[in-house]
Amino acid sequence: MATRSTSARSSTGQKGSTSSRAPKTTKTPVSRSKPSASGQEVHLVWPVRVAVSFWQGFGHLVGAAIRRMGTDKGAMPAEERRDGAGLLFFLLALVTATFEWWGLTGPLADSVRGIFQGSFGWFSVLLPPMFLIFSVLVFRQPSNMSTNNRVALGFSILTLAGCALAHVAAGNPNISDGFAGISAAGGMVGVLSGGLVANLGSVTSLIVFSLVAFASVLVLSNTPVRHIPARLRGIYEKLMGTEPGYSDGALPNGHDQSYLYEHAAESKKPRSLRARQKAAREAEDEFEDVVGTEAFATPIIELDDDGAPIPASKSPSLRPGVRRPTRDQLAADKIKARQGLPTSSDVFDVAADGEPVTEAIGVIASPTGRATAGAGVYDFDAAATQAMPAPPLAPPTPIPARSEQLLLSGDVTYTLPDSEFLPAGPPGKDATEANDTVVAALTDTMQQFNVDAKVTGFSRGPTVTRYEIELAPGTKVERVTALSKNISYAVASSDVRILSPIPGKSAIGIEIPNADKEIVVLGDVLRSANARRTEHPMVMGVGKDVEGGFVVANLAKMPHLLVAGATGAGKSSFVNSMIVSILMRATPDEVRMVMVDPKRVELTAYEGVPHLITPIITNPKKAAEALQWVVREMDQRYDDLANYGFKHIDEFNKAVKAGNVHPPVDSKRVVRPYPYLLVIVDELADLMMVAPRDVEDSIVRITQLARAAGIHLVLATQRPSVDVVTGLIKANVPSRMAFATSSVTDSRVVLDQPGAEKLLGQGDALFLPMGKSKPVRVQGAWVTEAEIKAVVDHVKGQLKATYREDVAAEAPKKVIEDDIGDDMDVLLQATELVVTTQFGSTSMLQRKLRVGFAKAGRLMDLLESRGVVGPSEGSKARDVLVKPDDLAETLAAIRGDGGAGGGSAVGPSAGLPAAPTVDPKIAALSENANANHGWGGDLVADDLASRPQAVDYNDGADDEDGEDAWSLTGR
Ligand SMILES: Nc1ncnc2c1ncn2[C@@H]1O[C@H](COP(=O)(O)OP(=O)(O)OP(=O)(O)O)[C@@H](O)[C@H]1O
Repeated sequence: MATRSTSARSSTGQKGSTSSRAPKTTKTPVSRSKPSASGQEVHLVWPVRVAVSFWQGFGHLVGAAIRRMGTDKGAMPAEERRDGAGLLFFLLALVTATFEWWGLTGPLADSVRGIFQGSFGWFSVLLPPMFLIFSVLVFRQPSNMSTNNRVALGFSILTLAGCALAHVAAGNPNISDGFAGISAAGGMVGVLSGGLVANLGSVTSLIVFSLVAFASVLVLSNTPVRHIPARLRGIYEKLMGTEPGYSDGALPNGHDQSYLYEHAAESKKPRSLRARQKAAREAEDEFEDVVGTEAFATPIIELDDDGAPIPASKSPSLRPGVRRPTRDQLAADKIKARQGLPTSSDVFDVAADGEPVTEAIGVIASPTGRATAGAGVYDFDAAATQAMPAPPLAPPTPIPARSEQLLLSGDVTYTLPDSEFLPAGPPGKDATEANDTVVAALTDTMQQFNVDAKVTGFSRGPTVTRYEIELAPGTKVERVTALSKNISYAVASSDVRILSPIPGKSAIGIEIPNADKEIVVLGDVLRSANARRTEHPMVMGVGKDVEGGFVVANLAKMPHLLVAGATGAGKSSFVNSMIVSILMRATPDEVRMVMVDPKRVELTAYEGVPHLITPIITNPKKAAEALQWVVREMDQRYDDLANYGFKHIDEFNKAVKAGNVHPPVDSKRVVRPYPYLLVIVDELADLMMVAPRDVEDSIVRITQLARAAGIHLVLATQRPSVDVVTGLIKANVPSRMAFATSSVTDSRVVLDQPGAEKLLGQGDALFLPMGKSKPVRVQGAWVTEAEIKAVVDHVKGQLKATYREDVAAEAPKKVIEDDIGDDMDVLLQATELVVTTQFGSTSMLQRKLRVGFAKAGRLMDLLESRGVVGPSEGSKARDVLVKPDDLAETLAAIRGDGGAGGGSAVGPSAGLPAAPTVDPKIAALSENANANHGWGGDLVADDLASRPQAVDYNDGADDEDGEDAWSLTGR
């Protein structure tokens, strides 16, 4: 991750040179130890550098040995290691142990012992284990700053309290008692606590210091006070060998489900990497079991500081490593919200007049800056400059092999592509000279306009860097946001975006494009800790966020995604990353895909992969029909879910695998798990042009229901206008990936807010997953054509694609009921009337149903199209072809009760009236389908026969001229 802090501040003595020149000419004032090019400095510095190199080399040796002990953490990226610091603490542990424990004597040993004992008294005996523990932490998890800082703080408090207790217990000796007196008590640290003792008295101070020591234990064990009872109970249960169980379903003290998560996380506090992985897997299993019912479900996969998955209900942020709002911040937010002030989670933007507007997210172009008179200069103290927490980097270890054996139906053993097919990219940079230049420019700009603010640090993402600005007390946020245009000018970029404040932080964020962008390679994203945490086959690598954290999402939880952006913005690259992620992680038995590529060139690389259930569809008309097939597939899956009593396809599949799903005894069906079905449309606009209503109907139907059926849609378009992404489609596709759009209107269509129109293109995107109100800016993952080819070749080399021909086959034509519209009731009445009276007269319909001539004529034509009456014979009444005994069946057929979606062979539609004949073509296709991929239920001819008759709609409903609007086609 690329975060670092700076100590940049306004250099008051600088001339008011034009800020436009500042980035190019001003030397960065950021103090960074960097080798100088000047010969003089090199002469002075090289012995030190040799010593440093030696120290670090030795540190790496010790660190590698410690990391390798007991776990697989031997290899750690060089930029992540802090072995020099680790070695320091390791040697301190060694030295203190040598002198304190093993009583080494001699002049040097005595003086070192004197230092430690004089400082800490007898408490120095406890220093070796403390140093050792801390050095192990620094060696093994250098980037886990929160844990390391916590442990350092805990040991420091413990040392202070211990020395103070020793001092009080030894009768409060003072300096006049000499070295012997002090070293036998709490050393000089203990003496310093004497001031407190003088005021409190020995007993009170013993109590106070004991409480402080207890607090240090809480800090070390990361135990909030409210969790003490649970922790003690956990320890007790562990000691007594009883596990906490709530088998009766009752949770203690009326806790809800979240208690279990909390309790699991608390009582199973991970200790080693292996223990952490086990705890994480257990926690994940818990979440997997609540398929579809998880509160605040999100497709984002996040980990907590200890590497365990965070339940979505507890995950306020998208980025690993991002600080969550503290309780104080949340309380302050509540007050601010009541006062109508922006809260720490609000992101607001600067409008063209320089005033902040409360948009959820946005980008400024070049708003008018307003220079305002400066207040006094605020002296920032050193503590104000803090290093930002770094999200964990992906370890360069391969993607772990799947634990289960990947045996496909037909006893084919399948191996997923090796992670080497996706090589690692160059490590992300912490900071470059370009960043320093921008820091200098920002500092200059604020100084020129007398704004008391300081750049306290920045986090560098792959394409943009977010610079953090802290204000002096009394300085208005608007003073900085009003400078937006000047900032754009100073950094020579119009794509400057201001976040005020950065969610969760009391700081203003200024996002500025990097002059030196970095590519985010898909391999790194898929190897990141977030992606490795789950084996879910629908997980895809999205990219990297602005703070350098990897963004990974589960397509099954999105559950449908709209990808939009102008041409060249990066949609196709994103779709490629998505498909390759699936190919890397899922077998064809787990995920099947339907690819629609009207542009004909974008997805051809995947032709023939066994994950496809139909050849890549390039004809928009065929694509519209394929969507109708998806609707039928969804209906069939739903029938199975209903019949067997499952709510989600995952549960159904689990039960099938466990052998708990049995078809009726007289059925020949072999029940198999259903794969997830991912439908990818690479240009929605092309489909909407040929059959807008059909496509919209199918999409809406699929998106409303398909989640539980394991069917997921990804719709990409470069024309996110309202005629392509209609209101209905938008309402039903909850997750959005907006690449750079050509207008703010398009951005609003995709995200319901501005922002995408100011993205940089080429993979720069705003990702708004379901359930989140604010998009997160990501740089999309990139996968090269060579990588795609390697993965596709591997996949195709193992298994040939076997296509279901019924997908691309012409779908059964639209059933008449859909187009009868509001006339269904009156048509049913007309049918009843004609059949019971056996009199096919239009004027009788007019009289009895009180309708006009045109309507009665239309009803009669509909009856003819349904085979209820014969053709018109001039002024004579028509022949009635249906006998009164068959009335019920005929009414049901008109109503469409025959199971428009096509029930399964064991479905509830079994008892419905079947249409008289089956189209032999469709029957043949369905048998084919059966032979090829009869997943879940076999789609059999009987099943198709149970569908209503199919009719063709010739022209617009013409109820005025009485012309033939319908004709019966093959069944
Ligand atoms: N994630 C990325 N990282 C780096 N470069 C990218 C990324 N995504 C896209 N690009 C660059 O942008 C170019 C265009 O991307 P892409 O073809 O995906 O755009 P598109 O939105 O699909 O355009 P079109 O709609 O015209 O097909 C790519 O050739 C590549 O150079």
